[in-house]
Amino acid sequence: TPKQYDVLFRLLLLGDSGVGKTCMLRRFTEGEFDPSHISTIGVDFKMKTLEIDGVRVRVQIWDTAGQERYQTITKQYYRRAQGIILVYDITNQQSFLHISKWASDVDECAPDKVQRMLIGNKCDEEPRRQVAKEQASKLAQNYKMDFFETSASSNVNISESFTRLTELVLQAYTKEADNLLSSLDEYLDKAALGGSKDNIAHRGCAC
Ligand SMILES: Nc1nc2c(ncn2[C@@H]2O[C@H](COP(=O)(O)OP(=O)(O)OP(=O)(O)O)[C@@H](O)[C@H]2O)c(=O)[nH]1
Repeated sequence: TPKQYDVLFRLLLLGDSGVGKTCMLRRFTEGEFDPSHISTIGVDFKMKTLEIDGVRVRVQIWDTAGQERYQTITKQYYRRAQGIILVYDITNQQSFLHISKWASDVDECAPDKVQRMLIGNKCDEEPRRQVAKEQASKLAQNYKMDFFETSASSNVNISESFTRLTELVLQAYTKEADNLLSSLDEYLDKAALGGSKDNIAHRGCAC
């Protein structure tokens, strides 16, 4: 059977326990919201195929446990990720303060070129807000990350944010492929030049 997609990327969700990572992923891949909180154990993943600029991109999205005790396991998944979403809960100041810790774990364990994004989830809970949007937006700018406020329960910006990260990963990937191709071109040009000189010398010999 022909392949149903052109390229596969791995994305990773990180953030404190209870910020809503599993709910965001379910909303995005299944279009559903289940308000119960069953803490993720270790890691879990779901898949979805998106079409971006005519490219069929299959994303494998890894949902990690926010609880401290799983971090030795979850850190093993960072280095295979092309995109990482750092999630906090807008009603929980602590989860926002911890973003710097999650970001430094990413710096330590993920590939340098990984694309990162900041998300403040539960934006439907405006009356319980503890983190100002401007404050988070500033942090995202410092980290050179895109930023969204989302709601898994009200379905706000969920598809937009996952799609945006996938676009960023695809752009980085295309740029890298272009660079590789032009290096290869350069190499082949040099080889062809060298090759033709040899040929001339060779022909000279044969005559
Ligand atoms: N109001 C509101 N509640 C949400 C939203 N997303 C998730 N929740 C609630 O937050 C709780 C935790 O959600 P989870 O998705 O299980 O959290 P998690 O980040 O995956 O947690 P761990 O697996 O422990 O790391 C659940 O009880 C959800 O009902 C949202 O957008 N709005």
